Amino acid sequence: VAFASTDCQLITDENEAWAFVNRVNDESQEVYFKSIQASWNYNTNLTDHNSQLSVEAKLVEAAFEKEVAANASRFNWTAFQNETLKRIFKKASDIGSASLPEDRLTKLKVIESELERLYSSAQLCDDDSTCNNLDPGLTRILAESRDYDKLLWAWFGWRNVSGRKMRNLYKEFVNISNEAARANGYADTGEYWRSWYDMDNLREECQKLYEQLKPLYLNLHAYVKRKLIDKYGEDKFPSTGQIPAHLLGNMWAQSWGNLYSDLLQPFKNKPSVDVTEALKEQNYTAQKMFEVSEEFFTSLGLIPMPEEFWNHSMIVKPDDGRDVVCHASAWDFLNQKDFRIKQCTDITMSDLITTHHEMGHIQYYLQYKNLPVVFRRGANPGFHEAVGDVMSLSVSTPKHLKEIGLLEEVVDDEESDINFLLSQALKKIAFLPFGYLIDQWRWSVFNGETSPEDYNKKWWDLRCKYQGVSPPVQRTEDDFDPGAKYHIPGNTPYIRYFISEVTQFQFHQALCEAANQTGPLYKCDIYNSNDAGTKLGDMLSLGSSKPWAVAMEKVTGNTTMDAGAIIEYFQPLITWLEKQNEGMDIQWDEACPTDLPVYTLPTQSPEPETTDPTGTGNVVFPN
Ligand SMILES: CC(=O)N[C@@H](CC(=O)O)C(=O)NC[C@H](CC1(C(=O)N[C@@H](Cc2ccc(O)cc2)C(=O)O)CCCC1)C(=O)O
Ligand SMILES: [Zn+2]
Repeated sequence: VAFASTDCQLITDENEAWAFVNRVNDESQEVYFKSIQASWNYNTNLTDHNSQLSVEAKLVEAAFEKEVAANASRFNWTAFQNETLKRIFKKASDIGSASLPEDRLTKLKVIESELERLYSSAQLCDDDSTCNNLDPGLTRILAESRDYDKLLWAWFGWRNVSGRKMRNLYKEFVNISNEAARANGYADTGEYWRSWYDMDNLREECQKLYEQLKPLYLNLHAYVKRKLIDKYGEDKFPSTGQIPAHLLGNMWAQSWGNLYSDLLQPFKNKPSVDVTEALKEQNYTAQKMFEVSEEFFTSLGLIPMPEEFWNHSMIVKPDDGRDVVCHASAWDFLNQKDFRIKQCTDITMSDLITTHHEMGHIQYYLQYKNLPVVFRRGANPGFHEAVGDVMSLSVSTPKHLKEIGLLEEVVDDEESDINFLLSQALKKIAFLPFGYLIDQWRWSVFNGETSPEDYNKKWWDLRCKYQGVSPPVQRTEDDFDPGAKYHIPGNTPYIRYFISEVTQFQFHQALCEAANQTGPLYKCDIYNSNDAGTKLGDMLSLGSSKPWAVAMEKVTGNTTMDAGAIIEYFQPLITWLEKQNEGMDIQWDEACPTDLPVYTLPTQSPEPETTDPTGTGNVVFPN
């Protein structure tokens, strides 16, 4: 009887397989630690030298992963009985760009390093003396200025100095990234990224969730557009019905919370829920914000930040002239000891929320740090993004902000509830179409539907259609507006944030139940609830060792993503907005406006407003 030649050479002994797995696990901790440390050093000091060291360390990491995958293929692991052992082998065999030949991998890593540096060191200078990075200068202008022309200068200028410089590099990046995906048996990089969700219908599931939430978004968009027309005048708005992208308080119009206090608060006579002023009045520091965040986690019985975290994190932008990646991030050094956050913290409510978001990543790392390295990831990437935001849903309640001394008084009536729900919707609902469209664009680029000649057209088609946001001035294929958003040059997948916006409300609902919170969902604060903390911790400690449906079931009792919780949370606001918009057309054209003016960047930026918008003097517009 002729055996299938390969089978009889494959190792079938599962004990031998465990010995292999344990040895590799120990070795991998060393290799990953060195590579992550080199990447940390580059991100916190963007020099050629550090870039080279980081690329070299990534090549060593890739060679190691390639060797492990080759050795793993000597085992007949697909036929193993032990489910966990099989799952470990499956993950160890899926090695991404490490499967590329070294010269192609080197090119890929160098391009990624250059894209990251282009974005993080980009500066907009309005004359030879005054320059602004995105963080904090341009971010503050977009957040605080109410001058149409100054906003346009910052919006257009940022895209000139960032995305516009990346187009060719990105085109090359796409080709090499797809080579790697195909080497691993995927059609393209998009299919590889979607495989992390263990679902064959991820795109359909996301589309269904988006359709369910679209009515709420349309009502919010209509309300905000009316208020912006009051402020800037009807003539500034296209007849196609979109909102010009630079007027929404954020460089990408992805979060509209910065418009709340002066333009959007429904009931002015009720206390504000934006505690930025209180943070400044109370001389909050970044350190204090981090301690407040940690205290929320430990109040639930979750794990405190280790000594190394406090000693080695970078929580303020260095003032020694170094170029750093200011875009916030959390780091797991995979040595079961080093966990850090890198953040150029601004003393604002928005950054208090971001601090909780980053600390949510650290909590996940701490909870699964003793699992095999291949399991030290989220149950799916969306879960990793949800942890910190679930905490923020409790922290941002007026009741909690009062409890930690950031709000003087809490008025408990319907108008105050609407004020609060609208401020939440400006972050959570406004974000949905943006979170949905980024990877629609990227998937279409990876699978070839969108060619480089159409990069910018496809981007704005999606922005006009889903977000109801349009470019304030003409855009061409000399521009590369996707590159002006961190995650494109940073090569960080994005659908995870859309999934997180939906699932975090499912988790919030389940944890509120565990904490015996009986009132409406939007008033729930799980602070000090060990029961809620235990329920969450039991899920986090699974890492990616089980399919995400199993992890979700442990918290919510359900096994699917469901928009019911976010709709329940915002129900009172939905009713209120529908009344506000009664009888009005809340739709916009799918297509972008075509009659847009051509804009050239003035060397001198527009006249300053009466007050310095940044409040820091570092954005001085010469008279
Ligand atoms: C080494 C490494 O890369 N680590 C990963 C974590 C991991 O994978 O282990 C990581 O730190 N990624 C950085 C990224 C940063 C932020 C972000 O990019 N946010 C999105 C979308 C969004 C918007 C609103 C919101 O409430 C939550 C998210 C945006 O700003 O567009 C910026 C501020 C918030 C989160 C992050 O923390 O997710
Ligand atoms: Zn995150």
